[in-house]
Amino acid sequence: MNFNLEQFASDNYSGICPEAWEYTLKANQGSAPAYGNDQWTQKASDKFRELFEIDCEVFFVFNGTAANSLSLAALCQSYHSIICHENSHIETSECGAPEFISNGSKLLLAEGENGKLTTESIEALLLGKRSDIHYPKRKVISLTQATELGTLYSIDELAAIKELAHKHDLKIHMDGARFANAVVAMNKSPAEITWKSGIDVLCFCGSKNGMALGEAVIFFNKELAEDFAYRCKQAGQLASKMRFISAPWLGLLETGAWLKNARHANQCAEYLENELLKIAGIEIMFTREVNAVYANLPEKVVTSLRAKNWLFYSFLGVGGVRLMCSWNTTQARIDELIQDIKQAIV
Ligand SMILES: Cc1ncc(COP(=O)(O)O)c(C=O)c1O
Ligand SMILES: C[C@H](O)[C@H](N)C(=O)O
Repeated sequence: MNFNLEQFASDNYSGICPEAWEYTLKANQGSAPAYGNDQWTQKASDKFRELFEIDCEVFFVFNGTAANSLSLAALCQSYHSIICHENSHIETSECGAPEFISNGSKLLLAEGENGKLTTESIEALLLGKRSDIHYPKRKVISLTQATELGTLYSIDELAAIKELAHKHDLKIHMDGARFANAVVAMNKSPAEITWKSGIDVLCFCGSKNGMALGEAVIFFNKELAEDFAYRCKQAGQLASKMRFISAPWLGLLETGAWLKNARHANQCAEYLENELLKIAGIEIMFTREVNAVYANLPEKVVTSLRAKNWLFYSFLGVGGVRLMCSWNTTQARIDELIQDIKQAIV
């Protein structure tokens, strides 16, 4: 199998984009203070504060599971519960890390079409479960933007969830694994779809936006960030050579590549979706709004594609296959996939 060929399994498969690589090389000049005391980490943190138009607290960890788990643990105690969607990554794909890192906070799973929480599904968990001392007190709403199913919460939907959270004294965590894709698709400012919409903490993913690794945990409610650095250190998430996480982040932000990469991935997914829609017998499962296309492919097509070494996920619990585009997806590679699908479906 030629692993140099682009695949549609995940944006985690893609390499490092030029801008992230350029800034990594820039940072690799001589020595620098360790554990985040370097200039690159300061500059990147300041750049996030400029980008989000607020004096937020910024931390860098190695991956998204750590970002989600540690930030959720900062928002609640072990005797609290976290309302999330049943398809959320923190439920389906983090091996119990959120529950483990928080020493037992309970995930309460809500339904919702297109992978999105609704005020109704949240209230069902707020009012439909015991509210006395015998059940973990609801404390956090966790939502993913863009969602695991490639959909988006609108500004109005975020506002409704914000109102409900404030009514019930709940904090809001945002899993921003594909936050850049959401910003581009919504054409809203990062501030508008985070703290101005009531988000207390954002886990902003770099690894799906052109970096090798590295997530930014951004606390808009600074009080919740108290001692978070200790939590990171204790969890083995304090990078000694943090400049090699923060410098590529600075590269994405300073050059605008974070938007360029997300825009390209979204546009590729739009093209892929349009090409799939021309093929009889293929159903697009969810409204495509960012860089993922979920398609119901006939089993013979799936078998044929896998035999041709196409890689894609079909384990996300919603049926069908997920076709994920990335910063380096090419139209030519999409056309190759479409051609193989057309050959298999006849
Ligand atoms: C929605 C979502 N959240 C979080 C993550 C973080 O996962 P990881 O720990 O693999 O970086 C991912 C992974 O790709 C994801 O798709
Ligand atoms: C689902 C899988 O765990 C990974 N987060 C991805 O989106 O590829």
